[in-house]
Amino acid sequence: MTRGGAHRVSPPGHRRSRDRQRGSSQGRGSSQGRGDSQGPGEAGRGGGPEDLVVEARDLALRFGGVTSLDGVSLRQRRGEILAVIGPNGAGKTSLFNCLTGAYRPQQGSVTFWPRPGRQAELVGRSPHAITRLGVARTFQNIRLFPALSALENVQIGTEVRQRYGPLAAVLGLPGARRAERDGVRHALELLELVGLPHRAHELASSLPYGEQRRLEIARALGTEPRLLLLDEPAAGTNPAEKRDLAELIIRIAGTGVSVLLIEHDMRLVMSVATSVVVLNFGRIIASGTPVEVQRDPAVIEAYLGLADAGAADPDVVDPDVVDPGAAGPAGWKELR
Ligand SMILES: Nc1ncnc2c1ncn2[C@@H]1O[C@H](COP(=O)(O)OP(=O)(O)OP(=O)(O)O)[C@@H](O)[C@H]1O
Repeated sequence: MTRGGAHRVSPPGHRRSRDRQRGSSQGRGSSQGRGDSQGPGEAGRGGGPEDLVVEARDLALRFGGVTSLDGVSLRQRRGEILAVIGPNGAGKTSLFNCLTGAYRPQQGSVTFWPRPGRQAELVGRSPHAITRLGVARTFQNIRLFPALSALENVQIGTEVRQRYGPLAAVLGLPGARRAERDGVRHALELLELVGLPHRAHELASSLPYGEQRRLEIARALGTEPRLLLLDEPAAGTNPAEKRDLAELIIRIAGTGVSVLLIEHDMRLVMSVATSVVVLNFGRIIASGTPVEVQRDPAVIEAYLGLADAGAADPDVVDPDVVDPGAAGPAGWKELR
């Protein structure tokens, strides 16, 4: 466990995927240049050096006198589930907004490796361009098209990858028809992945809240991301929905998609995260495995406002929630 996010951490032992056994390394400098180029990770499966998929360096974001991010650096590897936690106003959503082009930080850079041999600087790109590169997100407040079916909502995501133009679609050219059929098939597969195949033709607005959250994830996955950002995906869901969500996040990461997760539900975070970074007042105050972070006095004091770990809410720092030595997903089991 180190302060300021400047160390390398190991993932908990319950991560079975080889990709996720490599852990995360937060806040270290990088020799990578900016802009697009053929990167050194050509041979690496994650694209970047050490299988990295994304690296943010020294991000600073200010709104007038308010500092949202103050020198934030983090690194994430392929297939890793990295949780960003911290109190309200700590800067978590600001970080997501910088990574996805919604905000442009005044300082710092974000390198993304969409695939082996390609790297791109994300700062300065539009949200749409970043989505096309392979970064998708969901939002704190659900943003579905309520009057469209679940299937149509996911198809909107898959359209990011379709190559035919509007004219080809209007004229019903064979290539466009084939692409549309493929899009529908892919959207149905994603509904299956998130456990909603039976809802395909129902209006998004008619789905229970927890299912709407999973539908949002399916739509984001429709863009075929390598990096998926989930902003409080468990907000407003019940315990059963949280368990389904935890299982889904682990399944998504198992497909090689890296998941960056903002979540206030610590039981969920501690159960699924490979590693955790803790933000407070726009700075990373700690990073490490879930076990390391939940025992860190600075985190307990800053984030939980508690004097010592022993007095903490068992839902938040229960050492039994995550068993780093277990062969299976022990933390996940604890949720049941
Ligand atoms: N567009 C904006 N204009 C002005 N201030 C902003 C803006 N976006 C964020 N902030 C400020 O930046 C700080 C960090 O906000 P942010 O939403 O990133 O925190 P957060 O950790 O996501 O909080 P929460 O857990 O409540 O969602 C807050 O002080 C917030 O008021």
